[in-house]
Amino acid sequence: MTMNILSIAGTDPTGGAGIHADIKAFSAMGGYAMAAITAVVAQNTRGVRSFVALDPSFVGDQIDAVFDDVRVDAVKIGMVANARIVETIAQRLYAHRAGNIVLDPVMVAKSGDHLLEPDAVAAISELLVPLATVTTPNLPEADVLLGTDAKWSLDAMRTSAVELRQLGSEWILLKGGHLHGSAQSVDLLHGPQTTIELSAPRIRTRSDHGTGCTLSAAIAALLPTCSVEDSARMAKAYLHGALAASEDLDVGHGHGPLHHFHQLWRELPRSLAELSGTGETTTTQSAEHGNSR
Ligand SMILES: Nc1ncnc2c1ncn2[C@@H]1O[C@H](COP(=O)(O)OP(=O)(O)O)[C@@H](O)[C@H]1O
Ligand SMILES: Cc1ncc(COP(=O)(O)O)c(N)n1
Repeated sequence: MTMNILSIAGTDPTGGAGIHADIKAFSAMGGYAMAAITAVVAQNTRGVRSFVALDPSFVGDQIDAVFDDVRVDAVKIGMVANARIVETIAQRLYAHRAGNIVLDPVMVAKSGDHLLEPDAVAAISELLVPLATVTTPNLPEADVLLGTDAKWSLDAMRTSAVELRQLGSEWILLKGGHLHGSAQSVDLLHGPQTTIELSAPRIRTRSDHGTGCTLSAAIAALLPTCSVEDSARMAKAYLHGALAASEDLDVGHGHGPLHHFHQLWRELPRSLAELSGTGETTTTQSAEHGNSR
């Protein structure tokens, strides 16, 4: 049976972050992707120009439209924009008895631009974190949620992960991507009686737009069929491959997107040739249009 995964998040017209990254990650993990939009964002790989938060009742209508018709196996929450949207999401997810909720408490984009109104932090902490199976803050978001100004280190991350879990999420995945000095990019998964270090070699690339979105979305897609530990491990391995292959894409001049389908595209010429009975071909979209500039 296929799993139906819902993203509740904002948009990125260049396709690297928000619902676009989520839909790609859900699909790459073998899930059926769905999305309810919270905010329409004018952004590209260089930064955020502006955003329009949708009317909270309309966000609620989208969520109801999905749950009233489709079995939802997991939910990923990303950019929520403001406190009223947070209240609506929490109320609707509670009413629909949603499970397997992954909360990425998106606050600031890679470019440094704000994606969340300040009054929404308390609402996220009080209303969404306690509903979450896994909450996935990066280090700046962890500081905001805890009201701290920690000097980041692996030791400080261990302490923060424990404190973050006290806010009510069943598991915390504290992401260490912002610990730039270290050779490994280490995330800490902290849950009932367990803390696991998820470590991967740090990749030198600017094409890291949407890493957090992709990781949390991949976890959500895996959660209905795997343990939290296995979901996090597999999602991290997938993210690492997508980040390593990101420079195969040629998208924008700032923080480029990840290559969500790097494995599939490698197989694509052969699969298409087999499907059409035309023999081996190299005329896939990537080969034809890949580096045309
Ligand atoms: N340069 C990198 N090399 C390898 N993994 C990275 C790198 N940057 C981030 N990651 C990983 O990407 C995921 C997202 O991390 P992070 O950048 O901290 O979050 P966010 O995108 O929310 O700011 C984490 O698993 C982190 O370890
Ligand atoms: C709609 C939306 N959601 C999330 C992010 C964060 O992604 P990143 O930190 O990689 O910029 C973003 N830029 N836009």
